[in-house]
Amino acid sequence: MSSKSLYSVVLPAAGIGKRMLSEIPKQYLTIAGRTIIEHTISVLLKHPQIRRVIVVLNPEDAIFNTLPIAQNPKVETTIGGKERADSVLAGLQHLDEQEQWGLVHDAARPCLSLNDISKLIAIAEQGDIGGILASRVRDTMKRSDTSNTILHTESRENLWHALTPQFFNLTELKYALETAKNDKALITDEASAIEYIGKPVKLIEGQASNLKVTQPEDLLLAEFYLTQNKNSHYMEIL
Ligand SMILES: Nc1ccn([C@@H]2O[C@H](COP(=O)(O)OP(=O)(O)OP(=O)(O)O)[C@@H](O)[C@H]2O)c(=O)n1
Ligand SMILES: C[C@](O)(CO)[C@H](O)COP(=O)(O)O
Repeated sequence: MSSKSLYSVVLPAAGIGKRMLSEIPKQYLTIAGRTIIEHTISVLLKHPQIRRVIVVLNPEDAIFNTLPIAQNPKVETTIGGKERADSVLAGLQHLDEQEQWGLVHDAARPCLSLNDISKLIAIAEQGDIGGILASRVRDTMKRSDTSNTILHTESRENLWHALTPQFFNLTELKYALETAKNDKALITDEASAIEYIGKPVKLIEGQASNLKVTQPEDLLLAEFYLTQNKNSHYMEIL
């Protein structure tokens, strides 16, 4: 891989956002004048090493194609599945066989910075192993029993939050996701599939502001990050 390589991004966007408790899927809620998914796709397309975004839609999605960004020639769509991992697999199946490496990023993470995309691609390009953006756990961590009583305090040393984008060899990622699916293993991100087949994954420290909009209170925080500083990379995507 050269430093000028171009990559495709698979963007799982087929979820319904149950935890957001909104009438429409959370990726279509508006923050600072644009839907969450438009913010997300805009920042990805601003990166010089990203050549296209494959948006993976729910079979019942009637909104995406009404958005102006759906007309962008670098945006393509396909249909996802029941679990996030099924949607990612559908997106990977849409890519050309010749593409060796690629990114997967949640539609629900609009506050991604261009710098973090560069950091991820650069570090993962240095070796043959894939990598993910991640942020270090900051709080004191407790392990509880099922009635929420503390069992003990976990060490936070070497404990991370997994973020996206995640950057992998696409043949390996497809194999890992299919293997885990056949074995009915619980897979919540691409790294967990690669871990499942026993391969290493690099953690690349990214900004904690790259939050996944999951619950109603996340909307205000995402708005803050997207609008906080007129000179920052966040404003470029508005
Ligand atoms: N079957 C699914 C489930 C999720 N996703 C996508 O995966 C990303 C991360 O998932 P999550 O935040 O869990 O989204 P939802 O599944 O929509 O949320 P919830 O779990 O609250 O229903 C989102 O962009 C979501 O649209 C997907 O493409 N296909
Ligand atoms: C992929 C992911 O965003 C990494 O943090 C996450 O695992 C997917 O969503 P969920 O909240 O774990 O269902």
